[in-house]
Amino acid sequence: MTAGGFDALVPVTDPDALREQEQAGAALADAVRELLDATVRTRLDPAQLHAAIPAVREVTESLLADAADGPRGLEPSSDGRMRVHGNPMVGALNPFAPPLRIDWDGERAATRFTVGAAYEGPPGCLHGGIAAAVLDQVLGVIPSSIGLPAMTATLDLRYRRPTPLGELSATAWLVERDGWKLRLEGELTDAEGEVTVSATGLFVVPRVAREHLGTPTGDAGEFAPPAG
Ligand SMILES: CCCCCCCCCCCCCCCC(=O)SCCNC(=O)CCNC(=O)[C@H](O)C(C)(C)COP(=O)(O)OP(=O)(O)OC[C@H]1O[C@@H](n2cnc3c(N)ncnc32)[C@H](O)[C@@H]1OP(=O)(O)O
Repeated sequence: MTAGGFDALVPVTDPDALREQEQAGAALADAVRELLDATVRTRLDPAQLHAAIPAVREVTESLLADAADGPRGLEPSSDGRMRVHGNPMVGALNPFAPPLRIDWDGERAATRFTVGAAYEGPPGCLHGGIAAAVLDQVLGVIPSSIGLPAMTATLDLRYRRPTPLGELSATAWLVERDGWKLRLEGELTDAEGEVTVSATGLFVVPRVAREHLGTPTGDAGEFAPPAG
């Protein structure tokens, strides 16, 4: 968590340049995601694998020529978007992220996404921890979307049946609001429309964030939903 992040909006002085930068970063992440998938699936022999390493390391070195010292954190920007570059579920700059593109229609948060070999747990199926991360994220978008950015206090999951890799969808909805506490539910669904995992979560606006949000009316002032 970036202490003080909520009162330090990053001014957007050149939206076109920012968009170009973010699109290029996302395109790089797409390419590295393909590399991740190929790394898991390749059957090249040991000599061929060793031969590939210098080229990969060369690219890594070139990227580190100008890089942040650590995580990128949240960047609530003055154009009204919360940038979560490194988030492993939605981060546009994170090749490990599927990535999820989560839509909020005022009632439900929903996403359709595709997961391949890099997310495998049981043979041909999604790793249970990834299923949990997906649902955590989809539930977690709702508090931010209604102006109450909150953190997961509890997340209860019921794994109903194995989740096949491939095209999946997840949805979440608000069940109850009690001051700074939000109870949410959600589901992960396979390509056949079968619910494979269901979730119940309690999300709480942390004290550190409350002073920036005023009274818990749902009005988050300058803060907008995450890019999700
Ligand atoms: C700079 C700020 C960033 C803000 C955030 C932005 C996030 C924007 C990203 C959106 C997308 C995220 C999607 C992924 C979401 C994660 O993955 S979040 C990461 C995983 N979660 C964590 O690390 C949370 C760790 N725990 C904590 O930080 C704190 O314990 C909590 C849960 C935020 C609670 O905050 P707190 O300030 O300690 O709250 P506190 O006043 O003690 O309790 C408030 C109420 O909640 C209840 N409560 C608290 N914890 C629990 C619990 N575990 N069980 C039951 N009740 C509980 C209390 O009993 C109390 O109830 P009342 O007495 O009011 O009735």
